[in-house]
Amino acid sequence: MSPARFTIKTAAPGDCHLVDFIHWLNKTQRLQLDSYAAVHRWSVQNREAFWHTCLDFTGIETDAPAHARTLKPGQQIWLDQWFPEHQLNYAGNLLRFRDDKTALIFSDEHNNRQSLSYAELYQQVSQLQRWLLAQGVIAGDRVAGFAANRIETVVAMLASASIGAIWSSCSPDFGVGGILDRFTQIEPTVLFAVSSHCYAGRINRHQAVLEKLMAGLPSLRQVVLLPDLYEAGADDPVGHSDVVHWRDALAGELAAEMTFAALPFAHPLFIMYSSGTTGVPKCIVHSAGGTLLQHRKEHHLHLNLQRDDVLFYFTTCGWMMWNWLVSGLASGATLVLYDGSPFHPKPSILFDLAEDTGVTIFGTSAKYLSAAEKAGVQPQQTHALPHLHTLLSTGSPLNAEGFDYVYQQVKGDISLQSISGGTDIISCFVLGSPLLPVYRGEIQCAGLGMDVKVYNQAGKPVSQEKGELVCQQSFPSMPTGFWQDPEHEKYQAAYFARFDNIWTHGDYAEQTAHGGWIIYGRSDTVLNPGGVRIGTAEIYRQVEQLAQVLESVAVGQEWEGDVRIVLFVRLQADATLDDELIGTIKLSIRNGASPRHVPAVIRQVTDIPRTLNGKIAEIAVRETLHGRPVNNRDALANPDALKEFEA
Ligand SMILES: CC(=O)CC(=O)O
Repeated sequence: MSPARFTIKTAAPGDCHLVDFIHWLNKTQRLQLDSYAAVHRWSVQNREAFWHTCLDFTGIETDAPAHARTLKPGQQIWLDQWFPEHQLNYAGNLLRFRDDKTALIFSDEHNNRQSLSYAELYQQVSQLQRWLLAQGVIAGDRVAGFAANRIETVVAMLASASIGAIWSSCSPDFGVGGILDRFTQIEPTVLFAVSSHCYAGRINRHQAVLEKLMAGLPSLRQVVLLPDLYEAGADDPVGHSDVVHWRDALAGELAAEMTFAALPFAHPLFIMYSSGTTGVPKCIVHSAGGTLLQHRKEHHLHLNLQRDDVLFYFTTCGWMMWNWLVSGLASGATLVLYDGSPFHPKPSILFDLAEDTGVTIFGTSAKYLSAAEKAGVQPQQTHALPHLHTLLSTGSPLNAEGFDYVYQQVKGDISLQSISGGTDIISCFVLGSPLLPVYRGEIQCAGLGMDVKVYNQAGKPVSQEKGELVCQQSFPSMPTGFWQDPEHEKYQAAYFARFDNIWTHGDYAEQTAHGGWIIYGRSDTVLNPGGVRIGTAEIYRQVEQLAQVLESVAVGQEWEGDVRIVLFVRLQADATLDDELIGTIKLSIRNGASPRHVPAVIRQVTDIPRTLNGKIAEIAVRETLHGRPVNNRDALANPDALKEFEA
């Protein structure tokens, strides 16, 4: 077992934005902050001063009258208005750098490599902006992407944002039903689309999907087809007069200087979607100012992102980590985009890419790390990653053994930042800090300005005790609302139903003795056998240590007036769930967690249902097990996997 506390490379003096920020605060605000805990405390107790200084310190360009207010409080925290008199443009802030440094590198399973400098990126955005304006796109229009994680998608999003149009994207692995569930609600006028896409060596052609999208979205005026990477010459599948090719949309003359629409801080920038596993996905609207400020805070102060960093995040553009990644342009860093399976054509493909492109910050999911470990990926021995200094993990809780894997098999002297928040806030509640040590299994800290606590069942803040993760005060990247929810009814029901005027995030969590954080799973899937509350991640942590188990899902089944834990496991190809393995699983849960955690029933399945963003669909399994309908199968990447659970 690894030590509880890892030694990490800390930023050299003068090289750490957070240290500079603290010095600057101490000087300008006459403070004596001397630790992360102190600056966090100050930031939530003085949140107007904090967010204002954060806006200035991170170099966000805005227009505002002298003495403009930072916060106009509302009756309820979701009605608070941040920076009500400030105007800005998200794209303008991301395109501050216009030099020859590489802005974007793209790669895929075939090692198709493309790159764009900051100057070229600015040019392409400018050309596409002119085309969008020529189509009559105006601020507030919705522009959608059925798009891969490619350079063109970033250009399309920035060009839309430069006008004030609202960007919303789904990745090409979403089924037609799932995409229409999302896009019919927001009525886009322009769609950027890929006509083919490659995943795990398979090329999927999307003509039929595109036909259905065009038929199902009468609001569309134009569809722009991205260049076809996989079947050259076959990129005109639809044959409609309102379908144009990327190259034609980009053919306009270059303007000397692009104009960025100056828009209110709260102007909508992105529409994101809830997973949709409990009904039609909710359309979550995020503001330009809130997103930008929160991402600048996380990148600049928490991640210490520098201009010479090469930032990679393994994501599709249907997940909020894509939006988070792209905001890294505001730091002038090089961003690496990858589209495809993380294990094809070989399990080490992502680390090959990291080695080739000199990645300094490698972002991924806990699920990827666990699968990479099982697949025998050991970059420490096989790859030269001299520049890699940080690894980020999110998507589900990274357990203590995941920390061991990173420090033992990936790189021994990096900063491992487990981060957590989500689509709802397009950012993090808890994440990393360059000033704090990394404790095995723990997220380092709560974000600056984020008044995060754990509440017990009675709604009282607790420490070193499991409970609901909440945020007691508003912050700029709260959604401005849900689309078509003018009275905020759905919005309130989603986050404010549990505790009055307090954001309840739906995570079952604990604040540790070190001031760190552990997430035990989603609170709506907490298991409750005999009245004892157990987070599903507590069980996964034990089970997934076993070499035979690839992944698992645990649910609570109503049984004889109580609840019993039922565990489903997906095993390695050469393993079967015999009595011996059942015994081993039970023993490891009993020893590693407690007798209370031991499942009453363990079953083998061949597949486990996942949401489109790759998260295990625990609620869908639970509902199926009880013979109740699963509301929205289109929200699942592999709905057929539920059949086995019906049986
Ligand atoms: C930052 C996150 O929390 C991302 C996610 O898990 O959706």
